[in-house]
Order: sequence, then C-alpha cells, then structure tokens
Amino acid sequence: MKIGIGYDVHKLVRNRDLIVGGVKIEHEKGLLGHSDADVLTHAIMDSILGALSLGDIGKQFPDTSPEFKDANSINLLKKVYESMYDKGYIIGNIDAVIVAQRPKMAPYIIDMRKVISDTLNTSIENINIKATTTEELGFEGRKEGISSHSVCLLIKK
Ligand SMILES: Nc1ccn([C@@H]2O[C@H](COP(=O)(O)O)[C@@H](O)[C@H]2O)c(=O)n1
Ligand SMILES: C[C@@]1(CO)OP(=O)(O)OP(=O)(O)OC[C@H]1O
Repeated sequence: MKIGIGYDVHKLVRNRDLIVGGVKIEHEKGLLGHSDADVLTHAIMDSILGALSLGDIGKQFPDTSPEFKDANSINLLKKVYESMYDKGYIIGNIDAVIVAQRPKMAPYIIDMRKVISDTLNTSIENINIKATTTEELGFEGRKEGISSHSVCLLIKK
C-alpha cells in the first residue's frame, strides 16, 4: 500500500469558467490557471503522484508547456491514472476536501465523484469529496480563491 497527500490553490477571477472535480459550476467567477485550474482534480493528482514518488503535477505537466495551456484537468488525471496502473497500483480510496466560502459545492459533489471515479476506474464508493467554508477567514473566506486537499491510498494490483 502507498499513501499520498495533495494540496492546491487557485485564484478566483472574472471571465473564467469555474471547473471543480471535472464539473462546471455556475458562478460569477472562475479559477485562474495555465490549465482549466480545476483545483480539486489537481490536489487529487498530487496525492496520487505523491504516493508513487513521482513528484507533483508541476513536474509532470509543466505550466511553461503550451501542451497544457487550457488543458482539461480530467485528461491530466487520466494520464496520472495510467502511470499509477503501469506501476502496478489501483485506487484504494481517496478522501478530499474543497475549501470555498462559496459557491455551495454540495449539489455538485455526486457528479464530481462520478467523473473522478470513472476516470480512475474505481467504484464511486472509493471517492469521498467534502466541502467546507472557512467561516469567512483567510483567502478562501474572502472569496479570493479556492483550495483543495486530498489524501489517497493506493493498493497493489
Ligand atoms: N463551499 C461550500 C462550503 C460548505 N458546503 C457545505 O456546507 C456545510 C457547512 O459548511 P461549514 O463551513 O459551515 O461547516 C459543509 O459541511 C458542506 O456540506 C458546501 O456545500 N459548499
Ligand atoms: C496544471 C498546470 C499545467 O497546465 O498548470 P495550472 O493550471 O496553472 O495549475 P497548477 O496547480 O499551478 O499546477 C501545475 C501545472 O503545471
């Protein structure tokens, strides 16, 4: 078994789509990044790469590369899945949290779990996604950005 942790932050700005966990969320702002800035999927990728000792998403998918400009992060997660599978591992489980003052993530969480579990070729029961505010404290609380944390357990095939 292997355990990994991931953390990511992106800034909220106008004139960008808000994509979290592969799901488009209706909101007046979106996250800024080289890719689609899907902060949850990035944290999940970093947790898997961490478990595999493969560094992080910046190493695997450099933000200086035009190849990853406006990339759909679910396509990057699929590449991470393939690396994991090639190294002989499958997902045990993932537990992740989205830290956002708003919008409300709860209505979208079942769709996020479906997209992530389909991409990682595992049961939806193995993917838990939570959301919390910070009670208006810090950058998430001021609605300047959204962060996400993820922990994963990988098991040998
Ligand atoms: N962006 C968010 C934040 C929270 N939720 C849900 O609301 C519950 C209460 O949040 P607190 O920060 O006040 O504890 C939380 O447990 C989530 O279910 C949400 O959907 N979206
Ligand atoms: C995903 C990548 C690559 O497009 O870019 P961003 O969307 O800026 O995201 P970040 O979390 O800074 O991490 C890694 C990147 O290299």
